[in-house]
Amino acid sequence: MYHLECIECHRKYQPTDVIYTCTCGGLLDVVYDYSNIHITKKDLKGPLSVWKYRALLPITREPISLHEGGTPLYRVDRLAKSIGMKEVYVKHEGMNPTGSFKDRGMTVGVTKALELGKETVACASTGNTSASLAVYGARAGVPAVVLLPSGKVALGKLAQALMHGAKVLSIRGNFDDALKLVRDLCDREGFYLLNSVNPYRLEGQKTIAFEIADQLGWRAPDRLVLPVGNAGNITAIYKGFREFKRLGIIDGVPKMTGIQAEGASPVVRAIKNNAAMITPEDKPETVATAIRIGNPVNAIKALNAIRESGGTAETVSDDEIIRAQQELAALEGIGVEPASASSIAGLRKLVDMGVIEKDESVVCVTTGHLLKDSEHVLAVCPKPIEIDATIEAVRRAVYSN
Ligand SMILES: Cc1ncc(COP(=O)(O)O)c(C=O)c1O
Ligand SMILES: N[C@@H](CCOP(=O)(O)O)C(=O)O
Repeated sequence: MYHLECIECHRKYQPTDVIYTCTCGGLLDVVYDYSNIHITKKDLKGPLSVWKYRALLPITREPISLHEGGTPLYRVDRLAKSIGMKEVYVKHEGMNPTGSFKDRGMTVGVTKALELGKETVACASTGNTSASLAVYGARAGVPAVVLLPSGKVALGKLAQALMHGAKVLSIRGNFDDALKLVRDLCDREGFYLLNSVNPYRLEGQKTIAFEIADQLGWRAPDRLVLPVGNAGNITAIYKGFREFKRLGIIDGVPKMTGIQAEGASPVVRAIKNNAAMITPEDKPETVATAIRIGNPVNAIKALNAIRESGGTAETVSDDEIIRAQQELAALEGIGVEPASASSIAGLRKLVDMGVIEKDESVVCVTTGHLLKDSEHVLAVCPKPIEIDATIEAVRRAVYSN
């Protein structure tokens, strides 16, 4: 059994309540009766997937699923060497059904919408959340409404939302404006809100932690490095590691290390200034459109995760993001979108600064697939070389510098 609980005033809500935040304004958490959950490593044999960890998910009905989760954990020795480290892994969440980690949250969130009898689902999005909601809405046979910041969504993500039949609304404003608007829309129209302020979304995403522990032979890495935008994923993954520790499945929890773009870094500034809360940014800007967010809704949970775990937060420049994206693609064959590459750029920067020790074991989470944002790829890569259809021309081109 489980209930919802406010992280500020600890007021409790029932699973049948349709509520996203507490009446006091605080964020909600899903809290289980852990004394009644008895899972061991032995029970967790078998292929990876979100629903393998069903005993720790707040769902009773048959899930709406497209085989989400079970993403690869790659050991990246060439990249590690170039950074000066020994043990680095990449958990590639771009290998989910719609190409991002959001699917883990949506399989749980859309299933919860059906349990609660909701007939329309909605979100604001920088792109990936809307792609995932459109797909899972279609799978469930439930209409989806998505609000996007006009002109700031990568084409691959927009294409997914359109093709899977969502009502796509392009807002003259940024993501933070769109989120405010969709929260109001959901309150007025009874649509089910599936941004990460919805605590059930985060329950699905915490399975990233379960899989990493599973793939490392039931241990946590010393450190987890990941991009931070609306700050749900860092919160969810931290919760997953803590739950496995509490159940005796792993011994420790990694240092949670959040990376933001220089132009959209409220969480990093709060960590560096030792502030209790973030100061929102009015005009966030970065090439990594997925994390172009100035007022992350889960900021307080993310600050707790970073501080409690002994982690840290750092910014990276757009140039550092692009270099890391190219390096991961060329050195290791792993194609990720710019926001995801910020985890690699952040790792390099924190090692150079001496904040991360060279002998730590580190998992970088790459959150979305390269093909999500192919306009960006074409803008930063050399153009194809056009030549005549002759072997001489081919040879000249192959051997030219
Ligand atoms: C590809 C990608 N990476 C990172 C993030 C940031 O995740 P979060 O909002 O959970 O911090 C997002 C969206 O928010 C995303 O789409
Ligand atoms: N990058 C996100 C922003 C919204 O985050 P959410 O986790 O609160 O839905 C996106 O893909 O839209």
